[in-house]
Amino acid sequence: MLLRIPAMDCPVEEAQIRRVLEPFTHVQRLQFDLPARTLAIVAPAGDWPVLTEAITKAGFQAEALSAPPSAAETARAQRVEMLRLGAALGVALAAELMHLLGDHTATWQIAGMAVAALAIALSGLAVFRKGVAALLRGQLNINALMSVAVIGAFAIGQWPEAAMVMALYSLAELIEARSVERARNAIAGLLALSPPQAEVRQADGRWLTQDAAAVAVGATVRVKPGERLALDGRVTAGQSAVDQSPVTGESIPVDKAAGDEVYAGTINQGGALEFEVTHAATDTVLARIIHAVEEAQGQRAPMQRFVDKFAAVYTPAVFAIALAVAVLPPLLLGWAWLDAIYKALVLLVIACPCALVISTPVTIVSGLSAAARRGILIKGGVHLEQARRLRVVAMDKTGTLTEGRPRLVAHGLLPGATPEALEIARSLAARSDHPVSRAIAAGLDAGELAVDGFAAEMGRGVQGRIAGQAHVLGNHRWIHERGQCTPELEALMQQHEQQGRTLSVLAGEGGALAWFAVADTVKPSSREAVAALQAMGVRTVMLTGDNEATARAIAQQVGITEVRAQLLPEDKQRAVAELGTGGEPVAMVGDGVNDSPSLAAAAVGFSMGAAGTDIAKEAADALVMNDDLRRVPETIRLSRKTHAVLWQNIALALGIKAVFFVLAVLGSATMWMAVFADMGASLLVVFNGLRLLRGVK
Ligand SMILES: Nc1ncnc2c1ncn2[C@@H]1O[C@H](COP(=O)(O)OP(=O)(O)OP(=O)(O)O)[C@@H](O)[C@H]1O
Ligand SMILES: [Cu+]
Repeated sequence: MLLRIPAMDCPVEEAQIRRVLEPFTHVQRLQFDLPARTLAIVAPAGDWPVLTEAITKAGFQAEALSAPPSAAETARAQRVEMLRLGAALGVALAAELMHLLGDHTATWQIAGMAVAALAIALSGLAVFRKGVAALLRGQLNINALMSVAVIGAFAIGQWPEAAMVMALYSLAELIEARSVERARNAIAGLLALSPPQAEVRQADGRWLTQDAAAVAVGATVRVKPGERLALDGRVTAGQSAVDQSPVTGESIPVDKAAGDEVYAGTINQGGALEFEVTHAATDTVLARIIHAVEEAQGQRAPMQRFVDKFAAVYTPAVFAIALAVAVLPPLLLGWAWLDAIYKALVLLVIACPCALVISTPVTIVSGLSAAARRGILIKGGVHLEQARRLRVVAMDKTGTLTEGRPRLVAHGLLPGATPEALEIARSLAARSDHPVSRAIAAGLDAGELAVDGFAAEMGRGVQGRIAGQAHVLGNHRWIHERGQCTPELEALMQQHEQQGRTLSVLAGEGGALAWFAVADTVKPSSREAVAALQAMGVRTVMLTGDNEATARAIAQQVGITEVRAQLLPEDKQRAVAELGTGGEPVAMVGDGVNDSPSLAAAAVGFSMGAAGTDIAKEAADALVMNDDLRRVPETIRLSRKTHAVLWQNIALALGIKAVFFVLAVLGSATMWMAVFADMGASLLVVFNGLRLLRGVK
């Protein structure tokens, strides 16, 4: 359902509407577009009338739209808005001049008042409407405060000031709304990176340029050197280097050849490529990233809830104080009534919690967008806030610290075995897609035999019957459990495991037949990442299903001293829970497939290499699009920075208000200054928040 809400043009109102809709659990998704003043609600159709009514009750007129307004329409509406406010400001200035230059004759006064009223009407009608709606509901919001302040100022003869205040306030609101929108769109801007059209091969072999949205899955698309890809696909012809930074945040181009996955939005830097489309334009990895970030932006982080709650108490409190200032000093201290009322009105303007309310969302949204640009997809502000607290990072070995593409580096027959053993091993290995099995199958140049009753044993290996004989291809643990281990085998294991290799053994019913040593290379970035984490005071722990000796050898290469080996997936989950028993949040970094339980158990679960996976189904809280472990310390750093900016913003917003509060009470602040202070504080926090977008190095 798409609603047009003309009165919604400020992030504060967005927050209000969010709050109104929060109790409706059927609402799946809210998407605000402030410049267009529309709200898209994803909810069952039966709930639409109730939702619309709730929004209307909150003081926002809402009309259903059938289609979103076009960009041109929105732009025109914004131009009109700008013009209107510009005119209001001009008229307000004129009122101010008339006040300064004019004499005190009644005609001048009335003319000046009329001009001021015009300025107020031009800029402030919406504010009045929203303010009155709030007051009627017995609530106090910024609009109510501003309405009272402006009407009050007008009434006590400060009409030029009333006009100026209203014009400036409306202008500030507009600028704020645009800044917030900019932060939010920083990520959607990425989508514009994937070109709208693609060159598609037709049935007769010709190439035709078509709309990317209309290209079917399975079609063949061509990209020239220097062009961006419009769709996701698998390379069928050509060779090239592709800059994948829009998707993975990794700026070093990746080599692509037939069979490799390519993603929409990435840039083909080398030769021409042809690829088969694997996803529709709305379902590309880039589109899903953007969707996920938008979703994440919609969730309110704890800090945001806190600020909202605070603002809800703060506004009425200030109103009460203003009332006291207006009434008490004249009664008790003998101040002039007009003076006291003026001071109270200044207080009302100062009280506007705009800066405070918008500071958090802007900061969090910027943080999330900054992360997404570097190839880290964080699924909500909560996780961004959590990450800075991490004291322990547990990580999986295969695919996280290592490349995850082991190779068979050595193999041999055991005494008494015939070369047929290699065929048996290959036949078993070929049926599993575990990296160890894959390496064995790929590394053996042997024939394949028929296998009966094939089965994979979690954390052990694979088994099956070949020519009626039961065979297993498994790790040390399994061979040991079967009582087929020998001292020679033991020695062989030791020798290879110390080099970080994983040994698998083929055994028949009569005993062990052959051995296979598989080696995986450590990613160069892993060592750096571990060092960075340790430098931040974070404990690093390796959790692996592999054996202790191999795990230790790999751990030593990357600089990890704490190793827990031979863990089954549920053991990993238990290990994560145990590492956090001291109350420290624990992060788990894994590959997301067999690590799902431990990723879910961790305070922040990081899934590596997510570009090739189904983002929506990932159990993790943060997805690292490429395979680079350094993104984990970066996330922690970004989280710390976001937190710092959040507090800076809160301190700024409250600090500026406090200073003006004191000035106003002591008598030297005017309404002008108050509006400037409010505007300044709001813009300051917005720009401070946007600073995060520039990223952290
Ligand atoms: N399908 C299989 N084929 C061959 N070996 C297997 C298979 N499944 C498990 N193994 C053996 O069991 C060990 C543990 O496997 P598991 O899948 O639990 O961990 P892993 O993926 O090797 O390591 P990590 O936990 O670091 O990702 C492997 O090192 C391998 O020796
Ligand atoms: Cu053994």
